[in-house]
Amino acid sequence: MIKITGVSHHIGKQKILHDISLSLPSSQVIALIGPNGAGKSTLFSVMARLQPLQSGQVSFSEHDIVQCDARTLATTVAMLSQDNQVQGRLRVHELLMFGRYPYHQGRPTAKDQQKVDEIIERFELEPLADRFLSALSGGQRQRVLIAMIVCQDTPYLLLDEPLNNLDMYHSGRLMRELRELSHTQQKTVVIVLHDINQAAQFADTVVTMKDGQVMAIGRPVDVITKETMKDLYNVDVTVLNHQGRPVIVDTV
Ligand SMILES: Nc1ncnc2c1ncn2[C@@H]1O[C@H](COP(=O)(O)OP(=O)(O)OP(=O)(O)O)[C@@H](O)[C@H]1O
Repeated sequence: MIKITGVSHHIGKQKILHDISLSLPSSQVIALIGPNGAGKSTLFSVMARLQPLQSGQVSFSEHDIVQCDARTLATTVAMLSQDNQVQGRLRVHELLMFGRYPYHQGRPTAKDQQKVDEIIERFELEPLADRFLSALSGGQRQRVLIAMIVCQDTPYLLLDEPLNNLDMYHSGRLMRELRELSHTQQKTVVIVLHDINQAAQFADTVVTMKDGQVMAIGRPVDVITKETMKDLYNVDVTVLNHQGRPVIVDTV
């Protein structure tokens, strides 16, 4: 379980997060949705300790992020941020091995290689494995970055808009892989999504945020409603139902 208690965060004089408390269940895909500037990325970066925790508490299972040493944190939670700047003369398989760094500390073992090979296959990266990152398209680079995060093999994954640049095939494929990982390998995947229908289709739980506050948490069918979409995004939508899950259509 991820437990967030009373987390507030300021940048300069601006209050970005307002007293956030949340308990997120394990072994689920949890979609975090909300308008631009709601504080989703800030919450992630505080949770992953990329920004210092200013007040409150965050823990992943028994690990409190303030007390936890760096290596324990790196083998507990992996985060894909929105602004990854990985570039240069690094081949795809080398980047994936970099995801194993918390385990091998610079001396990869056969087990690390096995994990990299498994992830290359799982994410259909065989044709790209020997390519340089600088020679990849935007979507290909995004797929490789996600694969690197999954190579880290942590029980908790925080993915900030992983579907950026992905086409329809790769978006659906990734969401299915994340569901599979969460349900068969007990990973807890928290994922920021702007595509509400992807959240509706694939998430077990949806959390909504607005103005630095958590508004709601629950099953997609309970949270993704006409009223919620109006409140969050100020848009009028029609909500249909497909196999027990909501599908939203922007109403012209
Ligand atoms: N470095 C910074 N300095 C000042 N304000 C910042 C900084 N980073 C973020 N903010 C502000 O914090 C608020 C929350 O930003 P954040 O990136 O967490 O939102 P978000 O929900 O992830 O948005 P988006 O969907 O657009 O990615 C915004 O008002 C933003 O302008």
